[in-house]
Amino acid sequence: MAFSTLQYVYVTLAIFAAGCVLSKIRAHRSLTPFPPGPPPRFLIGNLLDFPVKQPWITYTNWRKQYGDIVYAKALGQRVIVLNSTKAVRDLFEKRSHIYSDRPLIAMRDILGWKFVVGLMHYDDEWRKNRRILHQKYKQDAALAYRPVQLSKISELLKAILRDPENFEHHYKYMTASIIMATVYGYESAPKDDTFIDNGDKAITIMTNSMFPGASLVNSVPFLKYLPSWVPGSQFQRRAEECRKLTREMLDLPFEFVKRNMQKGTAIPSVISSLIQESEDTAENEEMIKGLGATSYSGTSVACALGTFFLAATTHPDVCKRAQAEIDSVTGLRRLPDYEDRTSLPFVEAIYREVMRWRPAMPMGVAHTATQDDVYEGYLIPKGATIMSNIWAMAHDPTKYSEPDIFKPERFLTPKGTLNDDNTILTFGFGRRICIGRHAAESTIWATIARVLAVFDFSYAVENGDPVPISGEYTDALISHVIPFRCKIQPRSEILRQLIEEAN
Ligand code: HEM
Repeated sequence: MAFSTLQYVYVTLAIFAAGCVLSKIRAHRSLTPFPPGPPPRFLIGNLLDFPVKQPWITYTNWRKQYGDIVYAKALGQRVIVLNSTKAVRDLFEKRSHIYSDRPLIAMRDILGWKFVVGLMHYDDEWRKNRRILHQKYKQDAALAYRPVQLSKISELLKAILRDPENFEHHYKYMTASIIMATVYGYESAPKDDTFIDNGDKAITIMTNSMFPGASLVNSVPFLKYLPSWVPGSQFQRRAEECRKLTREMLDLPFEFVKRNMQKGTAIPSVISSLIQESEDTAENEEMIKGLGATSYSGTSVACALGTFFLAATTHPDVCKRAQAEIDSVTGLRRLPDYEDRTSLPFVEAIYREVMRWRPAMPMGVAHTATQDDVYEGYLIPKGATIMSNIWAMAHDPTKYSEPDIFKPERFLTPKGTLNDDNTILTFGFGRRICIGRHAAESTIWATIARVLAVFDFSYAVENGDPVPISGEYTDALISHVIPFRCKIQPRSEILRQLIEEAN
C-alpha cells in the first residue's frame, strides 16, 4: 500500500519527535556525572581495582575516599557500591520498582545456577518462585520448623560433648541437616553424607565465583565461549565440575522424596507439600527441584554460627553474663526455649551483635537498575551491578562506636533492656530481602542460647600456651571464619547430664 503525502508528513514528524526525545535523554545522561570512584586506567578501566580478597574492606576504604556511592567500571561492566544504610534504603526500598533486578553474572549460567531464586531476574518466573517459597518460609510458616531445629540443636550439643575439637564440623553439619530434614524430610548420615557433601561443594564453587573480580568472565562474558584448553579459561573446568554437582543436588534429594511418596513413607517436608500441591508436569518438577536447591542458601546460617563460636571463645565475660541470665530463667533444670526469648535480652543482644560484627554476606547479593536513574545528583546507569556494602553499614563508626569490637551491650539501654536497633542488615533489602530470615533467626538464636546454657569456652592450650586465633574470614560471597581451635567443656556435671538427656 502506497503512503499518502499526509502519512509521510506524520511519519517524518514522529521520527523527528522521537529523535528530539532521544537526544534530550542522551544530553541529560551526559550532563549527569557518574558517582565518584577510583580513576580508570586506559582500556581496562578499573579492572585491577576490583579486589578479590575481602572486597568489602577495600570498598569500605573507598567510602572514606569517595563517599557513600562509589562507581567503578571494567571492560563494559559498571559497578556501583552503596556504602551507607541511607543510600541502600533510598534505592533498594524506596525505589524498589527500579532496583529489584539482579545483574547478569556470567558465572551463574556457566555453573548451572540459573534455577536459584536469589539470582533470577526480576521477572514473572522470579515472582512465581518467590511467592511459593514465601508461603513456606514466612514468619508463621517458619514456626513449623522449630521442633526439627531444636532436635538438631540437641544433637549438636551431644556431638560437641563427645567430640569438642570438631565443633566446626558439628555446627556446619547441623545447619545442613536442618535444611535436609525440613526441605526433603531426609535424615542425613552423621558424616560423609552424599547430599550434604555435593551441595556443599557446589555452593562453595558458586559463592567463590560471584564477585566482579572473582573471575575474569564476570567482566568479559564472551570468554564463556572459549574452550577450556585456551589459557585464561581454566574456569571452564571448575564450571564443569560445578554443573555436575549442581545437577545431582537438584535431582537426587528430589527423587528421594518422590520415591518415598510412592511408597507412602515420605516425612512431610517443603518438597513433598510442593509435589502434592502442583500438577505433575516436567516444568513443575524442574521448578520444584530448583526451589529445593534454592533452600541450600540457608547454609549461610553456618557462617553466623562460626562467628558465634569465635566470639564465645574470645569473649569469656560475654559468656558469663549470658549464662547468668539464662540460669536465672531456666534454674539450670532445663534448656532455654523459644518461649524464654523475651526474658533473655542479653542473649538477644549477642544474636544481634553476631549478625552485625561479622555479617555472613558482607556484600549482600548484587541488585541492578532496570532503567537509568539519578540519585543525589549522580547517574545510576541501567544494568549496573549495584552492591550493598553491608560490612560498611554494620561497621559505621557514627552508628556503632568501636565497630570492630564484639560488644553486645551496644544493643541494650542503660537499664539493660533491648534498644530499638533490631534490623539485621545482613538479610538484605527491599523486594529481594532474604526469604529464609525467620527460619535462619530461629536456628541461630536457639543455638546461641542452648550452647551457652551448657558449655564454657576457652582458648585451646598447647605446650602450656594458649593457641592464637587469627579471626580471619574467607573472601567469598558467603564469608566464613577461617578454622580455629578452642576448648569447649560442659559447665557442670548437672549440665552434662542435661545434654545427654536432651532430645
Ligand atoms: C544467616 C543466614 C542468612 C543470611 C545472612 C542470608 C542473607 C541473604 C541476603 C543478603 C540475601 C539477598 C538480599 C538482597 O538482595 O538484598 C538473601 C536472599 C535470599 N535468601 Fe537468605 N540468608 C540467610 C539464610 C537463608 C535461609 C535459611 C534461607 C532458606 C530458604 C534463605 C533463602 C534466601 C532466598 C531464597 C533468597 C533470595 C531472595 C530473592 O532474590 O528474591 N536465606 N539472603
